[in-house]
Amino acid sequence: MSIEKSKMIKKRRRSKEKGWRAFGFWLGAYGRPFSNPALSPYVFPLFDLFSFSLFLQFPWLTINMTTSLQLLKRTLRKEMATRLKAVTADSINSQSDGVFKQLIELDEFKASKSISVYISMPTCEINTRAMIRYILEADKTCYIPRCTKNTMDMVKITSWEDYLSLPINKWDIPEPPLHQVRENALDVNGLDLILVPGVAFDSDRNRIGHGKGYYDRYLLKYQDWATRNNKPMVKTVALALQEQIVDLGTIPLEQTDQKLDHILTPLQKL
Ligand SMILES: Nc1nc2c(c(=O)[nH]1)N(C=O)[C@@H](CNc1ccc(C(=O)N[C@@H](CCC(=O)O)C(=O)O)cc1)CN2
Ligand SMILES: Nc1ncnc2c1ncn2[C@@H]1O[C@H](COP(=O)(O)OP(=O)(O)OP(=O)(O)O)[C@@H](O)[C@H]1O
Repeated sequence: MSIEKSKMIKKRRRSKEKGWRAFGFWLGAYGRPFSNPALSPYVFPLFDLFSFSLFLQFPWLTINMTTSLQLLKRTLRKEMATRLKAVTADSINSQSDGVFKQLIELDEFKASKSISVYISMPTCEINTRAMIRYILEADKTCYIPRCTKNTMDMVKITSWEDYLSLPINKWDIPEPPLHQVRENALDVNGLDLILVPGVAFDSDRNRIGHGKGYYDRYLLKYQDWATRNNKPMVKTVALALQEQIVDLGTIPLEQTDQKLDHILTPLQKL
């Protein structure tokens, strides 16, 4: 290829790139008023014009920012795993008792008829066994998470025997198999409250979980369902061991991360 021809191809490519960048710039100018970070995860989850325009103007910068955030999250998860390994079974049991006592006194809990509760793993989380029993025995409906590769639904359990019969999944969590027909909360009246698990939380009610994005995506799905069905947004209450509360600024935040309504620890309500 002649030098002239390759110069021309490069020039054309550059002007094409400029075109996209210019488009990104104008889109950014338009998108900025909608880019209140407090609103964007709720209002424009997948179509935040400002972020999209940044991506068009500075693709490598935004891709690098996303990967660095994910690396920071991974590092924090590892640090938390080390910290939480040191928490004894006795401490988890007594902290779980404390959180249970607080939960049943919480107005949002008392007022809730349909409650989703995670089934706890053997370590590193507030144990939810007593809560599940309480919900099943009270005049409330109990839903639990059921995951596919990328999605999660909240499905009903009907009794304590039903709970005890659940097989264990690859994360050591009891979970109904996908082929079992179960009532999905979003096929009936939705939920009043979700009890949320996690790896770490802060006093600004931010959360980091195990890195699959299940709860963030579920809350967006719920928001969409609530809007279409004219229902209020579900309340979220995370349950945390005291060791899971970290200083403000420690949790790396992505735009898709959803803030919680409350966090209960054995000592405080955040
Ligand atoms: N008890 C409980 N149930 C839950 C969740 C949870 O966090 N806790 N989930 C919340 O979404 C969903 C399941 N998601 C999970 C995703 C990953 C891992 C997990 O242990 N993953 C890695 C370790 C990740 C890490 O570094 O922390 C592994 O496979 O070893 C566990 C649960 C639904 N049910
Ligand atoms: N609504 C969403 N749409 C698209 N991607 C999402 C959404 N929510 C989260 N993600 C992506 O999923 C991945 C995991 O998210 P994140 O690290 O926040 O998970 P997590 O909250 O720790 O996990 P979990 O809820 O399963 O405990 C991230 O790459 C994130 O960008």
